[in-house]
Amino acid sequence: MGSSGSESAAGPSPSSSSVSRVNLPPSLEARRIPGLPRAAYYIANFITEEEEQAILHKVETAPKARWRQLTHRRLQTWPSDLIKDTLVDARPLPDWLEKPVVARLLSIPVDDTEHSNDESQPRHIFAESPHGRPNHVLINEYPPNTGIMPHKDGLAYYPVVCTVSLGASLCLNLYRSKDDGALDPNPVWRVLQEPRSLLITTGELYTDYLHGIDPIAIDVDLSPDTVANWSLLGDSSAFESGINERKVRISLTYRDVLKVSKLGSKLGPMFKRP
Ligand SMILES: O=C(O)CCC(=O)C(=O)O
Ligand SMILES: [Fe+2]
Repeated sequence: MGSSGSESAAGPSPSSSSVSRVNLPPSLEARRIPGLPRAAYYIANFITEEEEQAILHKVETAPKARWRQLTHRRLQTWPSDLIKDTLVDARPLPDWLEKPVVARLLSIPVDDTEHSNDESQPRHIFAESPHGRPNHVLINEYPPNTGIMPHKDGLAYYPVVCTVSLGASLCLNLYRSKDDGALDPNPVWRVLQEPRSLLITTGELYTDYLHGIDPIAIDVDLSPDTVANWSLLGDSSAFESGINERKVRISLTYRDVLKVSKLGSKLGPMFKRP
């Protein structure tokens, strides 16, 4: 089988059959989503149920001022919003966003074959980004019937997006721009994101394609032919009926903001969010 590096959860009863485990691949390449432009990776069970619950608890108990309410959706930014594409609050991410996600993410080489005869360490997905790691997390909450309009993520970030999903599953749509720049309204691909999964998109998918989430109550017509990452799902049997009934899904989007203000670390607490 193509997987190794399993760790068991630090759960209280390891003998219980319901203990959730992470299942890390030897490389991202082993979890590359087939048929998509280079490159996108999907890792099911990237975090355990215990870790998922701990992060959800932190999201839910964050100070009220952390939430920004949009028309249909609310979000948090850590350590802060961007101002003119710049991260002005350069505090490190809090521990609960850092561990286990960032440490685990940086432990996985992009490709473990390339460096096998070489002294150098195999390189992770942020090895060439300005800060060598994600420095920003956007937390989005999607109750049923909410989504996000097709968009590109723009020039503020290094073109690698790592999304951890919590709570429930939904489909991310990928769209092509037409030659005249207009959006082709029919998605070219769909990626089904299960709770506790990690989705990484890079390259052309960042620069040339748009992504969005339909504001619907049920994802329909799910099958190996219509879901690009079907073969990589943790539990495809849950979608055998072809539908996914939406529940509240929280996503953590990890990125490296290119510009960080030197002033930021000197700002007094009154300029910072709690
Ligand atoms: O929640 C997601 O999976 C997507 C979020 C997104 O596209 C964004 O915040 O730019
Ligand atoms: Fe986005």
